[in-house]
Amino acid sequence: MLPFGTDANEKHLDDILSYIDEHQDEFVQNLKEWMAVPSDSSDPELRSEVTRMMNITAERIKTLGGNVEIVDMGFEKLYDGRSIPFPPAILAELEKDPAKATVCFYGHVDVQPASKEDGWKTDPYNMTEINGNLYGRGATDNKGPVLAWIHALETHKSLKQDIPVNLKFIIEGVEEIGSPGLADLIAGHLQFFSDVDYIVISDNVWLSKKPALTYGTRGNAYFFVEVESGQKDLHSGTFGGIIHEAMRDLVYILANLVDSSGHIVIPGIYDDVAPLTEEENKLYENIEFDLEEHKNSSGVDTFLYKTKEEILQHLWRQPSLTIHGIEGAFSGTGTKTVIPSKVIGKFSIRQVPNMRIPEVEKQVTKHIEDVFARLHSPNKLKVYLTIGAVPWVANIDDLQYKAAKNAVTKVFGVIPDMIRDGSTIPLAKTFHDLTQKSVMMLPIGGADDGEHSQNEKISRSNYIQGTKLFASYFHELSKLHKDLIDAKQLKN
Ligand SMILES: NCC(=O)N[C@@H](Cc1c[nH]cn1)C(=O)O
Ligand SMILES: [Zn+2]
Ligand SMILES: [Zn+2]
Repeated sequence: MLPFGTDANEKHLDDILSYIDEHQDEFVQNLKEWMAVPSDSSDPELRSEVTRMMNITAERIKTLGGNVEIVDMGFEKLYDGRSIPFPPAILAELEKDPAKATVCFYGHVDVQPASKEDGWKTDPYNMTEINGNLYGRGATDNKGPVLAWIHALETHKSLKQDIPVNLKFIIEGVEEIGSPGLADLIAGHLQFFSDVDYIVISDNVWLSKKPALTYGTRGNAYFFVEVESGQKDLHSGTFGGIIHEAMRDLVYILANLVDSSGHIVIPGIYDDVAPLTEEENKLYENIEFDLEEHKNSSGVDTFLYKTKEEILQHLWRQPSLTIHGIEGAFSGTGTKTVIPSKVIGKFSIRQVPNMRIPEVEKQVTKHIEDVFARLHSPNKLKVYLTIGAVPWVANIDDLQYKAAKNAVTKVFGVIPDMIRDGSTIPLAKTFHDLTQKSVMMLPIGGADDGEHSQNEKISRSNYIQGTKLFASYFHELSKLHKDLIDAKQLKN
């Protein structure tokens, strides 16, 4: 093996990058096959598809020569009383050379729901390339990036080149429903993490056209609020006007959570939000963010805030409350004249440091009970927390951030922006807290990829350049890690 940092080693990396370019059609075809699996973790009817997707992923890692453990995750108890199996999780490892750095890659291969009726231009499960963009569910979140990691490794194998780092994988199939059971899996497998040096997640997007490294995410506290008036739905002509309608109660509650300026009206909810320091305030100045482009790609003309600083702060370091939907409500086409008997409102709060889930749960429950009490309604009210994912902020001085910066500079020719993300990686903080290892997010998705939205995509360019980025990251990291070990040895 050649020592890293030599010209010959640079030549090896250049060969790898060229190979990735030359094999890009194959890599796109592989993504098409993965995206054809409707691995929607939120739909109990599609649970077997998530399991199938986990098995496909495990096989792929096995063909890389990896040691793969498929971990049974038990059963999920649904709110209707049924139990269905959770998809298994994958723990895998590739290479085990004590002289090399060990990187653990975490990703997920489940997806958000998608159907053509929601307004997709193309079939969400039949990847379609239009103008250099690969459209379909899971393109960017998270099948594309997971495959890009695998392709970066496969390229080393195909060229019979030594992979400069040891690799571990933790891949799951329930991230989109808040990663239930995964924290316990990590806690029960601390031995697996004992020789890991760096944990990397590639499950978010850049903020602009400029590549970025992500060092923070918001958390998510997801609530169900259930109002029940009786056993069955009723005719609104025969009963309308003489009963306390569950839907009216629920709509009143939902209307009393957040005001029209985006301010959450739940008492105490902002109490624990970390104060903005002078140092943090300065960080926003240099971040590339085009407000008009952001509006264009979201399809929204007017945001709640006007400046870059306000927008980034409200995405990264302020909580937000979103009302997602109402289960049990009439939502079809037509004019059904029904009074729904039981409706479940769903909303979530993206929380930020230093908010705490138990406190948020108490504040939300008390507030909803107080609002409901104003109605003097005889209906039954239930409030429950279904996901409690915590926010995460990392130390950007960790060595792997430097390696990733170098890799971005090599592949994209620019120094990446250091950003946070308004969305949630339920396990990011868990990884850090339980393993005490450095955690970094290395995104390859574009700002306009439309995660969770209709017409989700990843551009061919980001997918292929992203694959090169991962390959370069292995090389940059191995150089810096080696320097670090040498420096430590010299000190002793
Ligand atoms: N790409 C990350 C992502 O989409 N994460 C989900 C995780 C989640 C949070 N609550 C339920 N799932 C997100 O919505 O942020
Ligand atoms: Zn994701
Ligand atoms: Zn997602």
